[in-house]
Amino acid sequence: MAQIAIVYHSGYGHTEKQAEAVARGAGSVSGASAQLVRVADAEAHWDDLARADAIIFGSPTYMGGVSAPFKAFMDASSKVWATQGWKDKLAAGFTNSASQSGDKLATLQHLAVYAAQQGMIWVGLGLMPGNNSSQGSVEDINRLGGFLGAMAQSNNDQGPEFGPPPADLKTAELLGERVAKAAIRWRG
Ligand SMILES: Cc1cc2nc3c(=O)[nH]c(=O)nc-3n(C[C@H](O)[C@H](O)[C@H](O)COP(=O)(O)O)c2cc1C
Repeated sequence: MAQIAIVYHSGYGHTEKQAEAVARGAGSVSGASAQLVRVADAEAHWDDLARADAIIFGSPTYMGGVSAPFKAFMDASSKVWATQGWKDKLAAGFTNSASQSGDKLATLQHLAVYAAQQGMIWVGLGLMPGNNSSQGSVEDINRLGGFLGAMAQSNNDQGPEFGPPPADLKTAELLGERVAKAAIRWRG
């Protein structure tokens, strides 16, 4: 079985819904299993992360970048970096924020640079952008038009029961599915 770990932070539950969607997508692939790991619990899961074939990183966009708890996880993982313990694992990323853009790309770029520092191999979203023509709609897959990873948007006056919307959760699922399929191929 290809093991896919999803390491994420969520302050108010919106990014957690996105993380669950990523896990659903990864777990739906025959021959793959998905494990959700909150950054707050990372200390108990370093062995799981060492065993994983792929790690998908997720953070809300706070102040134009990853959240402080996610950054604390990144910094704590410098002990893994020192031995390049995650070298040649697959990596991917997702983020959620209130604004349509909200500078989510900066968060995904930070995650990709982090994965590169860890010697990992970045898997992009692999979906064409949606909602970018007269035929488009907010219900389109990848409606926010990211390539580097999965983006989601949640209104800042509504709880996670309202957002991210179904299109963004489906986009997250497809990221999980893509990484799981890639991990199976990568294991050979
Ligand atoms: C400290 C803080 C900073 C934020 N910065 C941004 C931002 O830069 N861009 C944005 O679009 N939304 C920003 N937001 C809104 C959150 O990204 C949004 O509410 C998101 O759904 C929160 O996800 P969570 O429930 O997983 O924590 C910020 C929220 C907080 C609390």
